[in-house]
Amino acid sequence: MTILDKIVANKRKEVARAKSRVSYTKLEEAEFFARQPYSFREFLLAPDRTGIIAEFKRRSPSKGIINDKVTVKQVTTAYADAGASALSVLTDKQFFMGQKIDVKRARLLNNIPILRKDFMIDEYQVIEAKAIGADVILLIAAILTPAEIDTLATLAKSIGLSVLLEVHNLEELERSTNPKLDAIGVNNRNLADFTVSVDTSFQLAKHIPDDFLKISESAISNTEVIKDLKQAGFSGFLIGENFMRQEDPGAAMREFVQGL
Ligand SMILES: O=C(O)c1ccccc1NCC(=O)[C@H](O)[C@H](O)COP(=O)(O)O
Repeated sequence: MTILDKIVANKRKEVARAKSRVSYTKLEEAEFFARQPYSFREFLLAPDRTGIIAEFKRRSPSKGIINDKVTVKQVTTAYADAGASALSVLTDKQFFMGQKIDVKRARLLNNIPILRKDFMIDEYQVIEAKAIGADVILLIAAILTPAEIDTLATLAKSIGLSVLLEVHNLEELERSTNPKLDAIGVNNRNLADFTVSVDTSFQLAKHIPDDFLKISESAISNTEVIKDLKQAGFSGFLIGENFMRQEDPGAAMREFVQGL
């Protein structure tokens, strides 16, 4: 069983538990559910921002604990002040030490889009994403069929959320591309063996149709690579560990963006 299989198996149980505790009606009554989400596209393309989607990530399966000493408030507000175009907040508890309340806290404190970073397999999670204050959901091609991607993207769009599809290779890209998506993210981390290579983004860039925002995800650790990714057509850069492994992730991002 791969780590992704384990994450998905656990997610199925987690979603079943959540459904038995909080009904769809209750989610739709949540205060954030009525808000108009921010547009991922608008913020990513805004000339006064950096294109960086800055991630709040305490732990990962590949690295173990990255930083469990900082708060959502301290990190996300500093990321936004440093010019983040969007925030990414992990909500998976078991493997990433994330929690749904992290998104709610970030929402109350920030006025930029928030990506609910989780392993979405069920429509319930899409409704939940809006209820906790997210603006964007992630769909991972490696764990979803094209029909599932269509169903989840259709629901997300119907409630005003933006959709980021994550792919790791050309086969996933070709089978999963769908006009309802807003953005296509190339994950530079191979989720089977955790090796990383930004070349994955450079190789797939030309195959992503221009109708979609192009995002490069994972293992981005210097500004030179961002300049090259921009040349290759990318407008978004998802960065987690490079900032989070520092004592003060917000200060790390502030220093990093000076090199852009
Ligand atoms: O980060 C992991 O180890 C990981 C393992 C299995 C599935 C997903 C994983 N990461 C999720 C991500 O996509 C990253 O958190 C995100 O792209 C940021 O990456 P990085 O800048 O390398 O922290």
